[in-house]
Amino acid sequence: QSGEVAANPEQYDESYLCPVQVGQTTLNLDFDTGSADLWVFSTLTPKSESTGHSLYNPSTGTKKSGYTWDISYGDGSGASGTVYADKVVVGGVTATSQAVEAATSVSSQFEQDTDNDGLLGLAFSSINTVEPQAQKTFFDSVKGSLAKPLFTADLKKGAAGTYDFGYIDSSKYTGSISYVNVNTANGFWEFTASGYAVGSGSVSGSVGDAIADTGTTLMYLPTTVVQAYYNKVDSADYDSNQGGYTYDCSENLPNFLISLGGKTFTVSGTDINFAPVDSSGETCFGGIQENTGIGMSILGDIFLKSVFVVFDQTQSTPRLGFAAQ
Ligand SMILES: C[C@H](Cc1ccc(C(C)(C)C)cc1)[C@H](NN)c1nnnn1Cc1ccc2c(c1)OCO2
Repeated sequence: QSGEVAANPEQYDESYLCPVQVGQTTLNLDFDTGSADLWVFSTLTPKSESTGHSLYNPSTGTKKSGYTWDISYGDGSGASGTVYADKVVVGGVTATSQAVEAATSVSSQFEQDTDNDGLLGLAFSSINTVEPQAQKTFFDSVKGSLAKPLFTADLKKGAAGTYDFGYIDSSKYTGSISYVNVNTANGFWEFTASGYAVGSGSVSGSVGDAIADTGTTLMYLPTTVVQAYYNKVDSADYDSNQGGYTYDCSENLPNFLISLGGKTFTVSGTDINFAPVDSSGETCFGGIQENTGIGMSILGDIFLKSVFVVFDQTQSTPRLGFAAQ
């Protein structure tokens, strides 16, 4: 089987939500290549926490008695609950008995994002949080039945993009795809990014260890790289209240060039201009921030909306393919 699903941006492209049939209900889920749990708001979630969300009704599923899940994300949010097996359909691709993690508790960040009905993890199943036995991601559940064991991400700035499962649509990218091998030891689509440049010119230095993470809004890079970037933005400075680099919204940001698999990709300055920090619209928060405390770099949506990415398990070593959109 193969299929395509729309990835609809929330405000400021903070995240991208995709319609997914879970049991007999269609939910809007955040596809997250940086985590491995498929969890949903459900009729088991306290009403005080689930107002405004679409809810999975586990009555159509089979309860996995004694199975629980509890996930904490790097931004401090989290959720927990119980586990059911049920039908999940993404763009026509069907997992007949997918582990569906029904939330019985969610953090305030999830309560507040009422468009988000849960996450669909697309990292490696080794980091699924279900106890006593880790469960397969949707991709792992359907991988064997896909025309090709791969999926692609084609996210866009302020417009609907797509995730494709089982095939590469060559109309979605230009030029050739350059591949890098993935190190799955931490359960992420983790690889080594090479040189970078600010504005234009030839790349140098090394970004280093990074993950391709559709579930993270921004790009988190080494301090040295981020300082080199904002040195080229006159009005920029580090604002500890905002927790990152801010600048005058009126200032044009330089492009950011990064070399992956021997090919240089350009993230345009306009894509790096993330969002105003308040309603005055004077000061803006940058889409490139420091990876301090995270332990690796994260190429999140700010980067991913510039490229076409292949999450490829056609070979014994998984690999990532990057092409210009
Ligand atoms: C944050 C997302 C997971 C998420 C997505 C959406 C949401 C809301 C809907 C409530 C907005 C919360 C959470 C990310 N997914 N791989 C993730 N999950 N675990 N680590 N990361 C990446 C990371 C790690 C550290 C950091 C960070 C990011 O931002 C700031 O510091």
